[in-house]
Amino acid sequence: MQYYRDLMGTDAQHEPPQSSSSDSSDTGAQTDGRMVSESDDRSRSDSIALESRNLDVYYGDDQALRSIDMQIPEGQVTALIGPSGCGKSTFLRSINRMNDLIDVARVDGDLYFQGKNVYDEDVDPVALRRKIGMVFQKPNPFPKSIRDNVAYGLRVQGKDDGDVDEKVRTALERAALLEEVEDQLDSSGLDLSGGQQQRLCIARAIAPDPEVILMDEPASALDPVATSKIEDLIEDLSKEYTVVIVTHNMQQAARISDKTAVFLTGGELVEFDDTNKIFENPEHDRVEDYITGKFG
Ligand SMILES: Nc1ncnc2c1ncn2[C@@H]1O[C@H](COP(=O)(O)OP(=O)(O)OP(=O)(O)O)[C@@H](O)[C@H]1O
Repeated sequence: MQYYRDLMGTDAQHEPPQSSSSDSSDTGAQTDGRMVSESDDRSRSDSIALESRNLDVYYGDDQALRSIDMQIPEGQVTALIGPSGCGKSTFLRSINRMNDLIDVARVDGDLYFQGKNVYDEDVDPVALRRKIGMVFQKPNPFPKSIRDNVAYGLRVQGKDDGDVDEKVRTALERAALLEEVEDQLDSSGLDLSGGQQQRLCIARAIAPDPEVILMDEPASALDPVATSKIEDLIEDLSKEYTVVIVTHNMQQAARISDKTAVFLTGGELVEFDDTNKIFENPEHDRVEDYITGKFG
């Protein structure tokens, strides 16, 4: 328990994460627009959003991930932690096939989203990324107005029919930004602070209403106040979306996630469990050494 208290810090504004429920009925998770057909005999529990099986990723001859088996629950926050170069971002990118965009990357094994292997030949990666959105480390708004930044997310996903303005406002509200920018929707997104820019990017990612949001160190470029807002937002978003977040910040993982996956050097997933179990009483000595700062 001591690691957990240490990690939460004395200024923590968040309650410790609770153990996850296996009942999806109280997660608020979305179940419409599933990629899996009724007849798919691989259909599995509604409470699992994503599942990797025996997933290996290579860059050329170098293996970055080794036989990763993980079940990511729906409507919760799952944190991926581990030392630099252990494969966290590679795993995140393999979920929505962003690794397809890297010439030397090769993926073996299976990754199921709602029971369908996203690496099957009949899966369209662009359609997949409509359902599994992504937010990057560095806020990357376009040099466009705040309104157009969010509307772009709709347009690119073919969801700019109907009331775009209403959808833009809803996305900004969900991203906890509307109040701060509602009088300046036509100003450039680049004029916002770093933290606001990141929330704008989150609004852009959620505007098309994905089911999963992947976040690659979304707060690492932000100051503590902006970080705290993003952390609060992630907790809110998990009421509607499945969130998978890479973070170097173990306090952050302890504060905001329900589940934590610990990757260690060599691209191995060493432990995956409820966050409080990982930080209070990990099964593996190597995980304990890592989270207590003995290495990494
Ligand atoms: N585009 C790429 N081309 C070649 N090798 C890559 C590429 N991206 C990552 N790698 C290699 O794959 C391994 C895992 O990298 P990855 O970025 O997934 O780790 P990480 O745990 O996210 O690291 P960090 O915490 O430093 O961001 C590293 O050895 C890295 O050098």
